[in-house]
Amino acid sequence: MEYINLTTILIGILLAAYLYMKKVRYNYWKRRGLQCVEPEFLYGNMKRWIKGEVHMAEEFGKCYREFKRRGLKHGGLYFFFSPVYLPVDPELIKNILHKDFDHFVNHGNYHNEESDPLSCHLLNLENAKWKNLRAKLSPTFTSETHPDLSPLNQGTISKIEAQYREMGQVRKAPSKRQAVVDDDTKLNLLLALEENPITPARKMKMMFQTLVACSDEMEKLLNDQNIRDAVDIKEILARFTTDVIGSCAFGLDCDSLRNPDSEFRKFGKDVFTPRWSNIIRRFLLTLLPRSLLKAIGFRITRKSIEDFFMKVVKDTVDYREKNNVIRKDFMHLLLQLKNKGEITAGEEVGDVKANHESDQPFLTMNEMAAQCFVFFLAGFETSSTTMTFALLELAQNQEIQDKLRDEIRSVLKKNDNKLTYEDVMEMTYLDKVVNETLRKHPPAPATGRVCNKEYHVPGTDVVIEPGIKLFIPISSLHSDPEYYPNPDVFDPERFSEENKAKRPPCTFIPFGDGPRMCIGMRFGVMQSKVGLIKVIKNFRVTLNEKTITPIKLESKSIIASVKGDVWLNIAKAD
Ligand code: HEM
Repeated sequence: MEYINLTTILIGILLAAYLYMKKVRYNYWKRRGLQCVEPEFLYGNMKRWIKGEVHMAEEFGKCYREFKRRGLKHGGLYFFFSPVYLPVDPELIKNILHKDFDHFVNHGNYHNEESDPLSCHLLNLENAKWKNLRAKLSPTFTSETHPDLSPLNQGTISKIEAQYREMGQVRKAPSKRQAVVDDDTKLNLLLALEENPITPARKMKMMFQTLVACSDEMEKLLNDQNIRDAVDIKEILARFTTDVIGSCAFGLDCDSLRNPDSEFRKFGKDVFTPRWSNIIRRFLLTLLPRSLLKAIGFRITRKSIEDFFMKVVKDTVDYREKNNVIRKDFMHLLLQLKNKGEITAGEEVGDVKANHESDQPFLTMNEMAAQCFVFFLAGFETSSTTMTFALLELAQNQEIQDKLRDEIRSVLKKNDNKLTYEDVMEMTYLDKVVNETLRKHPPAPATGRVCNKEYHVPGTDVVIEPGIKLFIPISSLHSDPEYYPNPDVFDPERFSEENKAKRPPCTFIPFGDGPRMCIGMRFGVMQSKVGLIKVIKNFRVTLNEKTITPIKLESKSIIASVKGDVWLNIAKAD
């Protein structure tokens, strides 16, 4: 009798849960007057992704195309049981990322200071903690994206106004830096940055030689290859970017190009190996309240990975502080932040030892380790994926490859074949090739925001409640034929100045946009360019039959990377 009662109660609970999900959760958007693509029980709109059939981006893409077909500016979808808002119209996206940023400050990613210190990095931190850290780290990479608006000095304002006059316009220059960033005239931004001694260019130059040293190693490796054999270019590029990030972020010679079994490569592979546990983790993050997850010490970083990165950072910091070692890398800039609370202007690097009264560092060891970890996470796979796709496209578009090689060689010839920062900046066709690669194959096919303050979507009756997640559909915008006719064709000329000017803002956002956009953009682009220069300058690449085409994306990975190996024939170019 008792057994029957228990079974009845259990069935009752399951039925109630089912009805609640079906009638309440999956009706969330309908109740708010927003159209959606019909969800399926348990999966929401993510069935093919959960079953491992397609990459997550393909599921958003399906919804994006459906909303466009219905002539909508936005719509709703469901990630498992969670309602997600999907803006489609670039104007709406621009508002969310820029003008109305204070409603959407955070990415909405789980992190936990106590049980998972490496999760407390820039990508995951929220509100004031994010803002403070972004302000501290911004000069490490660039100085213009922080939302705190510092005033421009009078000299810069005069210069900008003089430029306006030259352009035949009578306009007042904006008084704040962010206003300058938002302005369409790139020139203004350059002028505004000139007043800051730590310009992005100077920071980038500081690490440029380290980057080139790693690329020389890759060149040697490719030269050593038996050229009749094909190379797995995806693996070689991953080893190259591991060495670059290892060197620039951790100050270590990882040597993974020469030693594929190096510890850094091993952990890099481990972090990005697609696993079902990632999908299960995401399911739990969607299902259970954050407070409960924090209370039970839920982690997203595996313990072995935490132990490795914590030790590497701690050992490096101890060594440098003890021996007053100065090296031109991110670690040194983080050390300056830790001990001085600021980054010293200019290329000279200064003393790294603590020189302030309080015992408390400006940046704790855990905070430092978490930032090094995110530079590693965000910095190596994104760039190696970009180069892999670029080489795949170049292998299939020989005229574009020839044109690029001509440009590289003619720029390098001027400087005795020695690659400088200025050379890279001079290669305008390379810039177009990289942009077209990032358009067609954005490594981050979507980025997220979570609503932190009720938002009335302009021009509609829809209200987004705090706590609701948003997907910014990067890859769907990039392959929308309205902005990019014949989107499957690889055509670098889409990025001529003339063609760029024809497209609405926020239709090319491989690095996101607004105050929360990628902080490592310049570094990522620079390392991708240097890697491509080294390959294309010397070698002709063609597709090897071992590469499975059409290319498929690794469904369980967050980064949109190629499934399986990418084999290319590499022959010496004439
Ligand atoms: C081709 C290379 C790269 C691509 C395509 C890329 C893309 C992105 C995207 C889409 C975002 C989210 C932006 C948003 O939500 O608006 C992001 C954030 C971020 N990226 Fe990158 N990234 C690249 C390289 C790098 C590198 C090299 C680093 C560091 C060395 C880096 C560090 C970060 C960090 C720390 C964030 C979080 C920023 C914040 O929340 O304030 N990324 N990246």
